[in-house]
Amino acid sequence: MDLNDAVLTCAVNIHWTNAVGITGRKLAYRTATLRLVRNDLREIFVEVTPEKLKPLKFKLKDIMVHKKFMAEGKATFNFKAEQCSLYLSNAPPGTLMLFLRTIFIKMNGGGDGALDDAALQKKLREQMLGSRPSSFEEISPVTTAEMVLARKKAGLITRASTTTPSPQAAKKRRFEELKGAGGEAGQSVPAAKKLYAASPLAATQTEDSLRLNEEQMEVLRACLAGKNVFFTGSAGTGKSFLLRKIISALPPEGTVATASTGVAACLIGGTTLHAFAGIGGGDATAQRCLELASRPVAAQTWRKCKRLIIDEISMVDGQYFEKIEAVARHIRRNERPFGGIQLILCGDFLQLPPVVKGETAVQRFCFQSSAWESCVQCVYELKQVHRQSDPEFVKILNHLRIGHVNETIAARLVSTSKQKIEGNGILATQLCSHTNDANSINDSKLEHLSGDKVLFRAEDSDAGMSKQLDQQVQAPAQLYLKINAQVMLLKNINIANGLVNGARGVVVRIEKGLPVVRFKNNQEHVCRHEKWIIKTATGGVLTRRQVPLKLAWAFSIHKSQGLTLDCVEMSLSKVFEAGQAYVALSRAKSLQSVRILDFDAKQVWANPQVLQFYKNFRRRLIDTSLIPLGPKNKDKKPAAAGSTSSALAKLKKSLMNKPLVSIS
Ligand SMILES: Nc1ncnc2c1ncn2[C@@H]1O[C@H](COP(=O)(O)OP(=O)(O)OP(=O)(O)O)[C@@H](O)[C@H]1O
Ligand SMILES: [Mg+2]
Repeated sequence: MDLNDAVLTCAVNIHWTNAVGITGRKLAYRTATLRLVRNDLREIFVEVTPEKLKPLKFKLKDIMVHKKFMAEGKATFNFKAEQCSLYLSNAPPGTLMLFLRTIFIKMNGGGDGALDDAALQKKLREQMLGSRPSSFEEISPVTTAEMVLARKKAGLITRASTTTPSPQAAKKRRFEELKGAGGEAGQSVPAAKKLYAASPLAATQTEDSLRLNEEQMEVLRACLAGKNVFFTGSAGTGKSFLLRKIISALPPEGTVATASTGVAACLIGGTTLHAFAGIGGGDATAQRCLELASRPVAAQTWRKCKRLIIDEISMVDGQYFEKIEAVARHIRRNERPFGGIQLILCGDFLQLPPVVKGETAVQRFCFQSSAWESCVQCVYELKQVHRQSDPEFVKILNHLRIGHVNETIAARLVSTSKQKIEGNGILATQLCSHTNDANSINDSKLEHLSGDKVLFRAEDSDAGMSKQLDQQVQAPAQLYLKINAQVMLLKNINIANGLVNGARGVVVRIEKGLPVVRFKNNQEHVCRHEKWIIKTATGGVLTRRQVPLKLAWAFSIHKSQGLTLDCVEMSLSKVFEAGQAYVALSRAKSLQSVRILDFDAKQVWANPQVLQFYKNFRRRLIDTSLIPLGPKNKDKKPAAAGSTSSALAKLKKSLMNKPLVSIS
């Protein structure tokens, strides 16, 4: 993110203690801005400016930083000399992480013009003689040299990249002791691995170190400006990745992250929209839905919500969307769209549609609901595909997305039917159109392997909530494995080494009670327990600890939406939804890692209503780029009139006449 790494806005409580540790003076601010500044002695201070009040400064020397709850937007600074503690809460987690990282780097990186002894003495003398008043300046951005030096001091450059700290060491590191710039830096070195992982120089590359591109930044800016946003884009354009960044840039209080399916909700660390909304499946009448949502817990959840995020919006039923919009207005006693909640919606309507229950039920997309137009203020389309890098495959996928298959495309896809995509004992994952088929394939393949089954049982934070965890977390409550079981990795362990969510492998042995997996890139990795955190509808947190693996002989296409998969084989003869074949194929990273057994152009189609929606959407995008779009944009006039407006009309017409993708 190119947001300022040395500025943070959050709630701040300040407590001073006396010599025997009893808390005396206390200050509490719901909103304050923290800034890193230096005085002319090059000492670093954190400056706390509460709203409409004068700033307070705290010298960053001999401090303890408690960052265990950083992901929840909380951190504590203990200033030993000043006998004072700063308690930060409701900080956007991503911004807090960058802020702490800047402090760690500035205090360990040594650079940024730290004064040598002679210069320091001179400055001190000048100050004592009163020849110059002390002044403060904002800290300069972190430099690469500082980052390298800080990482060296933290011992992260020489350490093996995939080692995981022992629980004892991790516990010790929840408190980082920092001696301060110009002081005894280096005596007590923080191993702030998580903080440094956010840097592009990190040895273990995690998603934190990947940067948003310009189109993604634009969406982030609109979300941070409080706009109601819908952003779309084809599969793999980084919609969910961007959502995770948006969530981490927003204050946790009042931010509710949801998705239409459990798997998608887990990918953004949220809950399902149904669990949040508190109106059951949404089949009840509008009146009954209002009653259901008025129950104390549900009503409280709606009242506390300030920002509602929904991923995989294409699978949210239009009538359901309309009902929850009415519920929000009713419960919050606010007639603005969604009762004044900021909406951040994301998805691709050309992927899977809402699941309809019963033969007579009519499929209605969200955009067909009356609530859509009144709620969506700004629209964006992400264009750059990140999942696939091969331009030929990206082009084919773009055609399939709109249901277009020409002879060249068909021939290319048919030609994959014989290609060998297996390697290193790793078989292709079969993508099935029906979930039951996928489950029975996995069960029977495991049974047919020789050797004993080993059970890996998940540890859930609340045994009574295991059902919700089962629905949302991909890691199963009970995972049975055998040697030679085909598995898929469920966490990003190290992106640079290919140990990413969706990577395919095979169990080669069980070592000290943990499965050792050989991945497609021939790397062996001991799969230690990982943690999944999901939010409950009421804002509570549920966790599951489990080895990050899942049987991967087969998967259903519906369960694969949102995922990136390595090495997939599919038979599309039984697909039953528009967009289903596109979803299946777009999970693959390359044409070389996919095998389509019986490709037929008839298996690919797009919903005509969705195509029309995208045509209108495109018109709106063009309008938005030509005219600044405010809420509903009714009273805004085009910036130019007369000849310019006819030029705009021409440009619009030419753009509108282009197909969604250029068909060659
Ligand atoms: N700016 C970026 N830089 C590098 N990698 C990126 C970037 N944005 C996304 N990615 C990577 O691209 C891949 C696909 O991203 P993601 O799953 O978010 O796409 P999506 O648009 O949500 O796809 P789908 O429609 O299938 O759900 C992920 O591996 C993600 O880490
Ligand atoms: Mg996604």
